[in-house]
Amino acid sequence: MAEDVKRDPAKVSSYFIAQWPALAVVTVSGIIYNVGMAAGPWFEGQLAQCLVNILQQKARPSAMVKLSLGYVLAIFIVQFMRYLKRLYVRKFANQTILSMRSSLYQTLLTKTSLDDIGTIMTKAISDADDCAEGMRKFTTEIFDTGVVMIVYIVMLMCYDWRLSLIALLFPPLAYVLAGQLKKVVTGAVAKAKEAAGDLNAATLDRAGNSLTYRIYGVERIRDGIYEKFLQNYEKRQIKAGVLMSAAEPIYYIISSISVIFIIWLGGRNVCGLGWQSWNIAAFSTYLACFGKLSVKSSHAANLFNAVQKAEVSWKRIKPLLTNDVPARKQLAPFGPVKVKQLTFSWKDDQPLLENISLTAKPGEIVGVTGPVACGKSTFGQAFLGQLPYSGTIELNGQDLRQLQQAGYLTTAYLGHDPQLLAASIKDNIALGQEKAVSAVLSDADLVQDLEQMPDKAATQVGEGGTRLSGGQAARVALARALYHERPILILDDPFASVDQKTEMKILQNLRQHYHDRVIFLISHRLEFFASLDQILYIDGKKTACGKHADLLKKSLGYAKLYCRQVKGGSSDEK
Ligand SMILES: Nc1ncnc2c1ncn2[C@@H]1O[C@H](COP(=O)(O)OP(=O)(O)OP(=O)(O)O)[C@@H](O)[C@H]1O
Repeated sequence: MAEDVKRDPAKVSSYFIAQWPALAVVTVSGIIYNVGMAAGPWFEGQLAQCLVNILQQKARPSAMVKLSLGYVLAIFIVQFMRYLKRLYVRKFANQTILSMRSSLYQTLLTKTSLDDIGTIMTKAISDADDCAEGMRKFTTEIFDTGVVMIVYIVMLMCYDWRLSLIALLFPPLAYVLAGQLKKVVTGAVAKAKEAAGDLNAATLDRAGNSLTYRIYGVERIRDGIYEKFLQNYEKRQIKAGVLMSAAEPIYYIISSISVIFIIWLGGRNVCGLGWQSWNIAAFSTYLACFGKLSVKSSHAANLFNAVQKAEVSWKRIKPLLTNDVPARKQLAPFGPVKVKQLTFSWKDDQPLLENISLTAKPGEIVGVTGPVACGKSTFGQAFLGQLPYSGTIELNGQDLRQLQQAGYLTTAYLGHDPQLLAASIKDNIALGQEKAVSAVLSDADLVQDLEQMPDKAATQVGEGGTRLSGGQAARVALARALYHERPILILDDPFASVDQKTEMKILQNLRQHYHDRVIFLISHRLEFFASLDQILYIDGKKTACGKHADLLKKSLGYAKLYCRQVKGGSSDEK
C-alpha cells in the first residue's frame, strides 16, 4: 500500500522491496513454471519415439498411455504455476499503481497551484499506469523470457553443443538490432505521450468550458482546434505502435534462421553422419525446444519496449514522487502577523506589490483595497505559501513559509471561486471533521437560508455548488474558512454577492467571535472600512497602510476611493 513505500517513492527499487512477499511467490512459481516448460518438448520427443517404437512393435500401447498421462500432469502443474505467477505479478502491479497514485496525489495537492492541477494529474496518472505496466512486464519477462531461455539453452547444449553454438548465434543478432531500434522507438513513444497529454488537456478544456463555447457560438472553432489535437494524437500513436509492433516479428524471423541449420545438421545426427547420434525423440525435442527459444527471444523485444515506454513515463513523474509531505500541525497559540517589505511581481519588469509592511494582532481586521487589478488578490495569495515573493511574512515571530513547509496550518482562505464539492453543505464546511458546524453557519448568516431548504445542512449543493445561489455559495465557502481554525484568515471579496445588511451582520460576527485570528478583508466595497482596525491601500509605489482616519489624510488614492464610494463625493473631499 501507499504506506509500504515510505522509503523513497522516487526509486524504482522501493516498489519491488515494498512488494517482496508477492514477488517471492512470483519467483517460486516462475521458476517452477519455466523449468517445467522444458518438460513439454521432452514429453513430445518421447511420445514421437514411443510411436515409432509401437509401430516397430518394440513397445506396447500402454507405454504411450503412461507417457500421455505424465505429459498431461506436467502440463497441468506448469500451467497452474503460470496462473499463480501471473496473479501475483498483477497484484504487484496493482499495488504499485496505488502507491504511485497516492504519492502523486499528495504531491500535487500540496505543491501545485490549483490552476494546473487537473492537467498535471491527468498526465501523471497515465504515466504512473505506464510505469507500473512496465514494471509488471519486466517482472513477468524476467521469468517467462530470462529463466526459461537459460533452461532451453542448457537443454540444447546437452543434446549437441556444436550445433547449438551455431543455432544460438541468431538470437543475439536480434538483440543487437533491438539496440539499434532503441532510440527510434523511445523518440516515437515520447512524442506519442506528449500528444496524448495534449489531447487529455484539450478534452478537459472542451468538457469544462462547453457552456461558454456554446453561449458564444464558437463550438466549431473549438472543435477544429480539438480535431487538430486528435489528428496529432492519432498520427503519433500509429507511428509509435507500428515501430513497437514491428520489433517482435523482426526478432522472430532473425532468430528463426537457425532452423535451417538444425534441420540440416540435426538430420545428419539422426542419419549417424553428424557430431552426435540422435534418434527421432532427440531430433523432435531439439527442434521443439529451439522453436520455443525463438519465440522467447522475440519476447525480449516486448520486454525492451515495455521498459522503454515505462522509462519515458518514469522520467516525467519522478520529480512528483516524494514522501516529504509533512504531517499537518496546528499552531498554538495564534500570534501577530508581521509583513516586512513584501515585494512581488508576476512578470520581471514592474513589481505589482512593492515594499508592503504592516503588523496586525490577533482579533484585528485589516481592510485591503486599491484600484482595479492593483494586486489585492495577489497580496492574499502570498499568505498561502505559493508566491515567490521577496521580503518576509512572520507569524508569531516565525517565517510563514518555513512554518508552512514544516506542515503548520497557518491560513484559511476564501478566494473568488468558492470551490464547493458535490456534497452536502455540512460536508463542504467540515470537510470530514467532526466539530459541529452550527456556529459558523450562524456567523456566515446562513441560518435563514437553511430553513428554506428541506434537508437543512444536509442539502446537497451539486457539482461546484450549482444548486446554490452565488451569495449562498460564497457564504458556505466563508463558513468553511471560519470553521477551520487558522491564525490567519484571508477573505477575498467575500461580500461581492451579499447585500449591505448581511455584510454588516457578518462583519459583526467576525468581530465578536474570532478574537484569536488576524483577518485580512479584501474588498472593493468600503462602506464598513471606517470600522476596521487598519487599512492597506495597494497601488504600486503609492501603497500605504494605517488606520482609516490617518490613511484618509496621508493617501490621496485611498481618500479618493473612499469618498467616491461612501460619501458619493469628489477626490477633493478628504
Ligand atoms: N497567476 C497570474 N499570473 C500572471 N499574472 C497574474 C496572475 N494573477 C494575477 N495576475 C496579474 O496581476 C495583476 C493583479 O491581479 P490581482 O487579481 O491580484 O488584482 P486585484 O486587485 O485583486 O484585482 P481586482 O480589482 O479585479 O479584484 C493583474 O494585472 C493580473 O493580470
